This record gives sequence, structure tokens and C-alpha cells, in this order.
Amino acid sequence: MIAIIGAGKMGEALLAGLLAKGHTPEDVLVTEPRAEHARELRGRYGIETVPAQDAAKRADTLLLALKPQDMLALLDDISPHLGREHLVISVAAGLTTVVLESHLHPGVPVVRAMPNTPALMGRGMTAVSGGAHTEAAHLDRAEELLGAVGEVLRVGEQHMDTVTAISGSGPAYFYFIAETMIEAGVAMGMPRVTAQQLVGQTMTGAAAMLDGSGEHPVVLREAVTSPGGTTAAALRELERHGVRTAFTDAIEAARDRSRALSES
Ligand SMILES: NC(=O)C1=CN([C@@H]2O[C@H](COP(=O)(O)OP(=O)(O)OC[C@H]3O[C@@H](n4cnc5c(N)ncnc54)[C@H](OP(=O)(O)O)[C@@H]3O)[C@@H](O)[C@H]2O)C=CC1
Ligand SMILES: O=C(O)[C@@H]1CCC=N1
Repeated sequence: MIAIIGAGKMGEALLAGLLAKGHTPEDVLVTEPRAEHARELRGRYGIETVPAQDAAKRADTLLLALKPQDMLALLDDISPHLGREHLVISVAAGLTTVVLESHLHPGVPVVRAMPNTPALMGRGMTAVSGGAHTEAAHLDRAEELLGAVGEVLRVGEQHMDTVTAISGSGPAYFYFIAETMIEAGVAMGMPRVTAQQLVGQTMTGAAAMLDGSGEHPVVLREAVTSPGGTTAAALRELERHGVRTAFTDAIEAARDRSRALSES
């Protein structure tokens, strides 16, 4: 039995993804404190919602998707019900396995995972790393579970803050670019619906090229950039405005925020 504790944006994406990939509603318990949201989740997915302590008593695998700021109090609440036979998977940004383990009885296996919201469409990217009491079977179990909603990569925990900054937050960077392109089209007088269609299909097509061609992005970009043409003019402006540096700084800021979350 799997318990998802915290069914907000990420928890619900994982819930929907797991159910879409063959887990039955009877396999999954959900803890969600707001009664109205819990009712919506029961109606939408046919799952049972239960208090966190009941979820800990009944499930063997706990998928914790609360905000980092709420996580440690939750662990203190459910810790009396958790032992070595459980597997705790936290998707919280920043919280290290050392911090998570310090709120659990010694020996409870903990996996730190960083998924992203495309899990909702079965196209997620999740990185996982194990803690002090995690054996290969625990990582296999985490990989099997999260593999139902996309790809899974095992990384050393020293890379998890960078993972968070790149693939955890990454979808937001794409939406930011999409939003900017749509607004540029609208500012030039194009109907919004047309701009949205152009941008949506361009992003999907570009992603498919990246995925399917096996080429480095530089090669794909050069193929679009005709000598003396429109793309070269656009890229020159992006470089003039320091967009490459801005992106690098943004990803570093996300990584630093992830690091800081363990210390707050
Ligand atoms: N959003 C994303 O793209 C990603 C998020 N994450 C991680 O996922 C976690 C959740 O983020 P996100 O989904 O964006 O945030 P949300 O605020 O959308 O979700 C948090 C959920 O936890 C619930 N909650 C709060 N306290 C408790 C409690 N004591 N017991 C059970 N549930 C509780 C909240 O309920 P209520 O609203 O009623 O307070 C809410 O539904 C974070 O740790 C984040 O770092 C990781 C990867 C990607
Ligand atoms: O913004 C956040 O903190 C979370 C972690 C990665 C994506 N969303």
C-alpha cells in the first residue's frame, strides 16, 4: 500500500500519474488536510483519504509531498508508526536524507527524490538518492514507483540541489519562455489563440527533435540559423541582453535556495 501525504501540485501529479499507469485506487491512500480538497480528490480519483498517522500505520511506502517547511513536523507526527519495514520517499526540495532521518527512528529507510510536474502526463523526470539505511531494494522500489510516471535517474545526493534547479524547477523555465513568446506575438498584433498554437507546437516539436535526433542542442540550433537570416538576428539580441548569463544565474539561485531549505 502506498500513501501520498500532501496532495498539492506535485503530490496530485504523482497520484494521477500512478493511477494512469495501472496502480488501482485501492492501492493508494492520500492525506490532505483541507476537507474540501480531500473531497475533490476522492471524487476525482476514487481513492481513500485518511489522517497522516493512519496512512503511516496502513502503508508500507510513504510518498511525502508536503512543502519543505511542513515536512519535519509531519515526520515527528508519524514517526512513532514507522520502522525498518517502511520506505519513506520525500520529494521535498532541499531536505537532505540526514535531516529527514534525524526526525525518524534509527534504521528507517529514506529516499530523497526530485520529480517534476510532467509526471502528470507520464513524462516526468525524477532523480533519486538513498540515505544511510537505504539498501538496493529500497532504491529499486522507489525507481519502480516513480518510473510509472516517467524516467528515473539515480544520482549521488551531492547532486540533488542541482537536479532540483535543473529538472525539478525546469518546466517553469520552459513555460516562462512560452509565455514570453506568446506575449511577443500578441504585442505584434497576432490573435492570442494563434500565438498559443504556434508556440505550443513549436515547443513540442523542438522537444521531440531534442529527444529523438540524438543531436546536441547546439547542432539543432545551428540548423535553424540561416546565414544572414532571422534567427541569427534574434540570437544576437538574446546574447546582447545577457540571456545566457541570466539563465545560468537563475539556475544557480535555484540550487542555492534548495541548499538553504535544509538549513532553515
Ligand atoms: N511543484 C513542483 O513542480 C515540485 C514540487 N516538489 C516538492 O513537492 C512538495 C510540494 O510542493 P507543491 O506540490 O508545489 O506544493 P503545494 O503547496 O501545492 O502542496 C503541498 C500540499 O501539502 C499539503 N499539506 C500541508 N500540510 C500537510 C500535512 N500536515 N499533512 C498532509 N498534507 C499537508 C497542502 O495542503 P493545503 O493546501 O491544504 O495546505 C498541499 O496540498 C515540496 O516539498 C516541493 O519542494 C518537488 C518537485 C517539483
Ligand atoms: O519551486 C520549488 O521549490 C519546487 C521544487 C522544484 C520545483 N518546484
